[in-house]
Amino acid sequence: MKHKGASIFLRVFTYVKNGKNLLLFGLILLMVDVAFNIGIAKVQQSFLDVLNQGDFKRLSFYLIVFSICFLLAMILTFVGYFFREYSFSLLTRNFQFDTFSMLNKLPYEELKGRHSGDLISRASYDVQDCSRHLKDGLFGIFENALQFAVALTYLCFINFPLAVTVAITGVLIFFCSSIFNPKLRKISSEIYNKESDIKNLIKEMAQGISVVKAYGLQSYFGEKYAKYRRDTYLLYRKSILTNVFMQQLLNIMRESVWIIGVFLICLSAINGEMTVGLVLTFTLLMSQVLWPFVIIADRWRTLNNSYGSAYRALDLAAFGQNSQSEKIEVTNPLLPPAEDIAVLLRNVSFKPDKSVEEPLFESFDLEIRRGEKVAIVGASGSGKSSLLKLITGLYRHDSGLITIFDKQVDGTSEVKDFYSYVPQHNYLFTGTISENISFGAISFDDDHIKRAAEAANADEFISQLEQGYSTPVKEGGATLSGGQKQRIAIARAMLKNAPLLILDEATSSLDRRNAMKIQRLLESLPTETTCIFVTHSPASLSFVDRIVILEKGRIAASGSLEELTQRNLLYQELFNSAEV
Ligand SMILES: Nc1ncnc2c1ncn2[C@@H]1O[C@H](COP(=O)(O)OP(=O)(O)OP(=O)(O)O)[C@@H](O)[C@H]1O
Repeated sequence: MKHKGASIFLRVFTYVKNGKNLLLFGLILLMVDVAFNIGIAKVQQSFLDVLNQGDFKRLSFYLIVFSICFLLAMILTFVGYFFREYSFSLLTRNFQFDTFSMLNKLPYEELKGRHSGDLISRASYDVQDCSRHLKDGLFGIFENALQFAVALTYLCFINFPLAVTVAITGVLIFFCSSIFNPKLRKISSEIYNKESDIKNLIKEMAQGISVVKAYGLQSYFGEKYAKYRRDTYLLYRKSILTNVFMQQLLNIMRESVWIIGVFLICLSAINGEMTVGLVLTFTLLMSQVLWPFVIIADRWRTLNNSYGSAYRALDLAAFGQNSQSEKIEVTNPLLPPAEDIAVLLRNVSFKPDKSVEEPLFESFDLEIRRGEKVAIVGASGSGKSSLLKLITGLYRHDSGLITIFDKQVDGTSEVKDFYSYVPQHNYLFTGTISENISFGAISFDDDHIKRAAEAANADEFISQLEQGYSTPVKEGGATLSGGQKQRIAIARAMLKNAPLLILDEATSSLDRRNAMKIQRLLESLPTETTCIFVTHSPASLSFVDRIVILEKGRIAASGSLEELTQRNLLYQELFNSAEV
């Protein structure tokens, strides 16, 4: 996290971007509010003094002038209010967009490393909360600081020593109120983190609901929820107590100073140094010198309360920026890959868990020719899925070189157009089946979608659905079976029709009949299509050009089905991996 203290708020203000002129005008127009408040004191003084002199003509004149000023002030106040609100709605929108795009840009492994509930709350609730508090804080502080300055100047003309005494007391009030700010900031951060833990818990429970029900985990989650809520409640109580205590302390100080001030003014009026109108004006202005300190202290407290949300939201943005700037170290600059190479990994090192000493891959080399069909086999945990994620750029390798059709996979270059990828765990998005198949494809029509579904053996079950390809898909594809989801994911890859097809256990959820159909699909792939797939099934190896056996992140053996069978390696490997 780069931003600390007040710089956090300054960073958030930069999101006002194209609304900064509006914000500036809005702030300038706050002067009208201030002038209006001060003007009221002046009006009362003039009325009382004119009343004492019994001058009816001047009274009527003042009434007309003040009415016009009042109307003008109302219009300008309205315009200023609109400018301020609108500029802040722009700030919130820009902040939300930026946070969302940061979220979108986070590398896969870092997204995976964070809890989705936490990410959601940072990108939505925290941003909203932070902007709202900043708005109240900024305008409150600006308006009241202005009011203080003008009221104090006016007061100085009436009674300088008394005005200075009141101002010094106001400053004291503000500093007394600041004593608790560090504590409030800390509580605020803790509250936001706890609220995020609660959201994570609810999300986790909803996602794993079948396990929760089957294993009777309701009480486990219930107790955990109760604990989090209890902790949060204690934090809220601490925050409320501190806030209330602060508020009361400020009120007592303000009222005491006001009473003493009024007493001193009355003394000076008794001594004949002030008119009745001036006494009234002074007491009104005295409030306007003291009140701003109370309100500024209050708004400052609001800002401190929002510190937690600002910190969390910006942390996400900064996190994304840091990740983008990290460069992959390419050790041993290499000869350019040969033209017929589809995928190349040279001297690649990768540690999926940075806190673990041992890398998963170290000085790893692999070359796959254009059009080659390669199966990756190996025991569970040997690194098969990680290897595919490195090739697709989902995992960023720590060093070495990875290329797809001569394009370097470095987390920044656009290599995704070259491959279609069916991950081990597929995800379907809310939308129709048709949309889920066509995500990622560039040009297609309904006919293309149907043909892709036919190839993936999905057309049969889709056509039997009441709404066919227009059937809505629930979150995560909840209403479809594992095998149906898998076939839709394969259809998605088929429609994209990229020169490199990457499948990670793409038939693991399918019954034998459907698995055989996918097998035939792979067998009939055009010769120019390169295919890499992870499998635990011996039956799916019959058509491949090469089998690569992985063992703890290194290639234990590589060769054709015949070669490996003759060396008795393959049988052992598949037997072992099937057993695990
Ligand atoms: N994001 C990650 N964070 C930490 N460790 C990881 C991560 N991804 C993979 N690993 C570790 O890397 C190793 C290889 O995992 P990988 O998923 O590649 O194995 P696999 O061969 O595909 O296994 P399976 O056949 O069970 O799917 C495992 O020990 C796993 O714990």
